[in-house]
Amino acid sequence: MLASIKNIVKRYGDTVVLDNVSFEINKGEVLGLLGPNGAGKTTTIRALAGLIGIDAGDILIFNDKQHVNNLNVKKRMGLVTQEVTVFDELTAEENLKFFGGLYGLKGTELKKRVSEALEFVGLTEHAKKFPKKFSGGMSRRLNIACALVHQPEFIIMDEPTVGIDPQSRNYILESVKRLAENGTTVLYTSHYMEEVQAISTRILIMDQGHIIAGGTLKELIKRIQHEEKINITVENPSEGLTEKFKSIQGVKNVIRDGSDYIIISGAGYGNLNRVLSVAQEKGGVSNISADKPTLEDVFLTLTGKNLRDEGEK
Ligand SMILES: Nc1ncnc2c1ncn2[C@@H]1O[C@H](COP(=O)(O)OP(=O)(O)OP(=O)(O)O)[C@@H](O)[C@H]1O
Repeated sequence: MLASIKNIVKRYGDTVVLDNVSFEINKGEVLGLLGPNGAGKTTTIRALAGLIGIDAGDILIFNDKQHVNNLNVKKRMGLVTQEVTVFDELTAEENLKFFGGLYGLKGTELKKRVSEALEFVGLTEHAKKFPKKFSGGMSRRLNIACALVHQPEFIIMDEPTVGIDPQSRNYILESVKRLAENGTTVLYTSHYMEEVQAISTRILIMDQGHIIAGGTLKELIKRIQHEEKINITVENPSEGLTEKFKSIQGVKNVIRDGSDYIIISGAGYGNLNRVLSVAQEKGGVSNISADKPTLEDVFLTLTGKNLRDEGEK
């Protein structure tokens, strides 16, 4: 095991941001931490990286108790933050030299690692350029290279693909896979289902400061595979329709987005007709369908929320 996180609690004022979070990170795995904005992913990562203290619980990494500025642990890990933290006034190569230098690399070793890191993220031919000339995707790739230049055994990536073009996104996902193939352990946070699904060997789902489910993709889908999901569009939804749906026997969750409703029922209830008749009575139906759950639905079922941000496709 590479890390063990036991019952960690983090408060900001009266708000409990992490509420008894526990999980383990196994050596060599790509652990996907999936959750909506505000779930507590970044706070978990900051605590793991020793950037913030915690109010209760324990974090062990490399068998060492993590605390703020534990340099022994820090040396062996890399952190890719959500914000790009490279220097605009240094070239790509100089940025890498700077970050490598922070970890004590020098001379030919530093030169070698810098050129390897540039190659790893596909920026070799841009080595002498300044990041302010880079596209969003290139800046993010340089940001990743800066966290890798000291060849850490464990790397944490906090939503490294937010707001970038699909090509750079794929490049980053491919590089995570290559890192794992080379034996690096990766903790990867995202609110993009497809990403986590594509690269993770194991997935944790986080919401409102709690880890609410964990397992391989197969295990997570199995948890809800027998449940029933009904999508229905109601023409003129009347007051209290959500509550009315919720009162149908076997209904576990109702998610409303304007006139569109998603109704999740437990196994074997066969609620399609009941949902239809409630909707007809309370507004009129323009569309209805039932389908088999996906990983997105695992999240929906467990939290009652859509994972995507408003406005995202
Ligand atoms: N320094 C802080 N002071 C007060 N509240 C904070 C602070 N940092 C985070 N929070 C709150 O803690 C909660 C969890 O935030 P966190 O950034 O960990 O979530 P997240 O899952 O990483 O979301 P995002 O994807 O938006 O970064 C949020 O409600 C946030 O407002």
